[in-house]
Amino acid sequence: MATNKIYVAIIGAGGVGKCFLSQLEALSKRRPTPKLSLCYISTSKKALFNPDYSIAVENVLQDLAASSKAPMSLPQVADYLATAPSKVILVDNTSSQDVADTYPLFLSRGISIVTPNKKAFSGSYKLWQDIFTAAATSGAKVYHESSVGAGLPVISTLKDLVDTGDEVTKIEGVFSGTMSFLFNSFAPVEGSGGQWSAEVKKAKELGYTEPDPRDDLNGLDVARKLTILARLAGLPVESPTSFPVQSLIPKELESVSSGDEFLQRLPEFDSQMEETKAAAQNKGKVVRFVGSIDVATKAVKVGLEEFDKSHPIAALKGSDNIISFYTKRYGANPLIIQGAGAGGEVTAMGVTSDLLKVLSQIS
Ligand SMILES: NC(=O)C1=CN([C@@H]2O[C@H](COP(=O)(O)OP(=O)(O)OC[C@H]3O[C@@H](n4cnc5c(N)ncnc54)[C@H](OP(=O)(O)O)[C@@H]3O)[C@@H](O)[C@H]2O)C=CC1
Ligand SMILES: N[C@@H](CC=O)C(=O)O
Ligand code: NA
Repeated sequence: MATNKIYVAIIGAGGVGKCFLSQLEALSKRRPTPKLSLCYISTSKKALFNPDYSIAVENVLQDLAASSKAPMSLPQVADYLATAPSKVILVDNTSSQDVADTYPLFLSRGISIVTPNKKAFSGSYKLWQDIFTAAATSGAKVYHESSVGAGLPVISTLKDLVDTGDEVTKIEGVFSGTMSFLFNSFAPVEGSGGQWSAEVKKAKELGYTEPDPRDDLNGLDVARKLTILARLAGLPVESPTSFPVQSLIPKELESVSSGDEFLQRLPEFDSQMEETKAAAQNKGKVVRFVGSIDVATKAVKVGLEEFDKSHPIAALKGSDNIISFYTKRYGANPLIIQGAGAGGEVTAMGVTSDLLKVLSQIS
């Protein structure tokens, strides 16, 4: 029997979460059936929920800011959602490891999940297995397209390649919107480019970075994405630190305690990145931050490489990602996906489209 109401619970209302909320509101107007009913929303400090599982989406951000309710603990959220009068989709718009670690509990209680959060799928291999075992057992769905390449169809494409029996041999490219933006503006193909530390601040202001930009600059964000893709391609990569990852954090700032202090002191070390840029320039090349997975040799790596100015990776613009899938069927000419790899709207688009996929399966 068709379900005429689906509950939506949201954890996280930052850059991506706010864009997701406005896309959800527009979606509910475009597609009145099944009725999407918001039943829980929280940040790390505040929450909105009611005994009747009903929250108005209009003005929800103002209502959340004015709320006197603290967030429930994650097991309490699971209890509350598992006893909702209809099926529930949980949207995790945080970058929280604690929320990610609770996915097996949510899924085992029949709560489907859509998320741009990389932490669950790039944490320990056991967490990865627990998530998909819990989903297979309960029938709840889990989608995370925006965990790689924001809304670009990277995960769905890789799954399609694998599910239709193609053999993926190599995946390579630019996997970070922040790193793409930084190198495209700091070391452009034409002109001299900006100051490294100033571009890092801009990337944060534009909403491209992780909540703490050091998680981008230390290479871990790209390592997380490659861990996810490698696992989907069939390699049981243990963790994002189990292969070589180059960090762009100056040694002297490695022990700085806060992201704010890090950003304040970064200009002191601009000369280090200038040297890296000049070394490439002297060879007529540009430097870019890339990653690759060689499936046959199981080699995964993340770091800086120099490219000829005519190379498609050198010519990227803005926060664009470019991801090339080499497969048996595609032969020498890879399947290539390119476009914005960060930003609230394009990331929320991936989350909203995942929500639609779950809806089509559970309603
Ligand atoms: N920005 C982008 O371009 C992209 C982002 N992503 C992913 O999307 C996710 C969100 O990113 P973004 O919106 O930029 O991040 P923000 O820092 O802007 O927002 C994070 C939100 O999550 C909330 N939050 C954090 N921890 C918890 C917690 N334990 N419980 C409840 N709420 C919590 C924060 O609340 P509070 O403010 O109270 O701390 C805030 O509302 C991340 O996982 C990121 O990796 C993926 C692709 C692209
Ligand atoms: N900080 C990330 C956001 C998307 O995953 C990036 O810059 O790519
Ligand atoms: Na994606």
